[in-house]
Amino acid sequence: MQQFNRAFFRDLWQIIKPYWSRSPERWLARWVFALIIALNLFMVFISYRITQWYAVFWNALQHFQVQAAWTQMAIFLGLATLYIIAAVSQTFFTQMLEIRWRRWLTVEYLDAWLARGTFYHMQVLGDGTDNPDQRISEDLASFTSMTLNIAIGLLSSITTLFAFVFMLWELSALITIPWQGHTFTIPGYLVWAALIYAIFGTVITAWIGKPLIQLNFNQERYQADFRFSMMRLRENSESVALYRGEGEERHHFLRRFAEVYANYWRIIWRSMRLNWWSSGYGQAAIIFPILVSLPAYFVNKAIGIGGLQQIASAFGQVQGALSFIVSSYSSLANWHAVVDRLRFFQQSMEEVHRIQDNHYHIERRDGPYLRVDGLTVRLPNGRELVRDLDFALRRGERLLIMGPSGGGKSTLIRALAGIWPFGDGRVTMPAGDRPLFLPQRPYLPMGSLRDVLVYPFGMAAPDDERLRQALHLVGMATLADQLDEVKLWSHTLSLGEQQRLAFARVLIHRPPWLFLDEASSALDEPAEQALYGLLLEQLPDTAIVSVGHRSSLLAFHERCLRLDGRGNWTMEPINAPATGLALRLQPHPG
Ligand SMILES: Nc1ncnc2c1ncn2[C@@H]1O[C@H](COP(=O)(O)OP(=O)(O)OP(=O)(O)O)[C@@H](O)[C@H]1O
Repeated sequence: MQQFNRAFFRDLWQIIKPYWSRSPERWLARWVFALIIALNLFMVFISYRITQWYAVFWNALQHFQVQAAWTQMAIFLGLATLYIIAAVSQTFFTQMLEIRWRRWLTVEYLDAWLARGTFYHMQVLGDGTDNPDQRISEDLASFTSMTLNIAIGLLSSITTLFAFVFMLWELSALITIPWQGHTFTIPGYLVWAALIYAIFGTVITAWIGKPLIQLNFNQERYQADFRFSMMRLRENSESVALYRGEGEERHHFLRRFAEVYANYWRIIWRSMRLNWWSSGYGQAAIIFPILVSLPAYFVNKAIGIGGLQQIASAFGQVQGALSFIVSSYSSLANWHAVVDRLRFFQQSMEEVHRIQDNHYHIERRDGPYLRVDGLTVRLPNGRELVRDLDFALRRGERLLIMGPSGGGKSTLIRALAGIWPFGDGRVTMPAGDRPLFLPQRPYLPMGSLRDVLVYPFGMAAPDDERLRQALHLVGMATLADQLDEVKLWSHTLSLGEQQRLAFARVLIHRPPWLFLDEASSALDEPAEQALYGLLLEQLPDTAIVSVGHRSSLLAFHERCLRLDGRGNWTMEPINAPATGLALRLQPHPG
């Protein structure tokens, strides 16, 4: 089991503190938490009163006091009603606090993860093994629910323990034990009996049940592996179908499931052992307190049936509270794991933010046009992809970047976009302008075709006519009447069609600065030329930086930057670049 040491509590405090100390709803949260504690104390008080009630009620029955018995029935009704109201309210307020806390943490984590491209840098800089999606969707839910339940459960058990230990101590005075003609009392006799019984029972339960923690943990992991293997098939369904890899996949799934199956049998056997013990222990708990009180009942007649009932009930409360504390170690182990995962995730994000603050040597400045001064772009291992690059690009100008595969063209685009951390030099751009970067594989978000088209800038009220017109221009008029259709567009459209949609986006947003990283590579040459012609015609004031391999692209640019992949570069002018006018007559496919 993990250590509950200072480092753990420091980590825990880092996660807990922000909501309770600086969130806008901190006061509401504090009041609700105080109310939950008050309700809890109230419930312990009612349980205490009900335990006292046992004595009065059973004694009334034993002595055939009809009126007193009826009065006690009425009192019980009142106590039970109060208990139910308190229990239901306590659950309601706990759940309310849980979901509010989770909502706040989710927004915090999402913001930190999305800010400054952290989600991307975590992958580029880290080993990418952490699963942010799981941290944000599952671990935050478990964390808030476990933290509140453990805190409230422990608090309630400790108050119960104190209250009923006190009651048992007082009742112990009634129990006199006869021994060789003498009688004597043991101070706190019932308390010691309850403590010994509960500690003995829970320690044995823990001893038998301990392997279950690891087994359950493994079960979750095996299930996740099994599910993940099927998810991979879903993601790569086409490739697997083309390879006819079903047999291999089936073999793989069944191997994963065999782990689930075998581990579950281990859980069954271990649970059966635990059940033998805990059922016996539970049954014995009914009789044990009565057994230890019998001398007082039979020999000295110091207590009546009511006294026995009260002792049994108080005994049960003490035993329940102690068992909760001793057996909560298994939920504490899970909770520890959740806290560790969240802290690790938080630390990875903080590490990325720290690197962004201290190690981004590519300076970004505001200026009237795009200017690159002394830009060197490196790989994480220090290899230079481009060395000391200088160029300037004004609105309406067009630059093509060419070079061997793996030569650093995409990485240069990343550096211009401000998402590549390794390098130095300066990039100047108008700060108010929003450039648009089109990667080779367009990202199509989930949602309607309208959402796909207005991504990434969104639009308050998209002008459908403008969207249809853009679809028509890029040769995707067939989709013009499907703007409202919601589906996984990236699964149904070919890569070429997706690239056309990305060009439609450009026509819709009309960015002043456009970066195309092999954004038309999946199209045939005539279609690529038609789309470039369209850009030149429709967006004559837009500055364009393209990355591409085809020499036919040269005609659409005025300069060509050639990289050799070893850091060297040349900038060449292109003779007689095409104009939008010259290309207007090119037919648009589709
Ligand atoms: N996150 C990364 N960590 C380490 N190396 C990287 C990373 N991303 C890219 N590289 C390496 O950087 C080099 C340049 O990659 P880049 O994608 O910029 O090339 P490219 O010129 O665009 O290639 P292509 O024409 O094939 O698209 C490659 O050797 C690649 O393996």
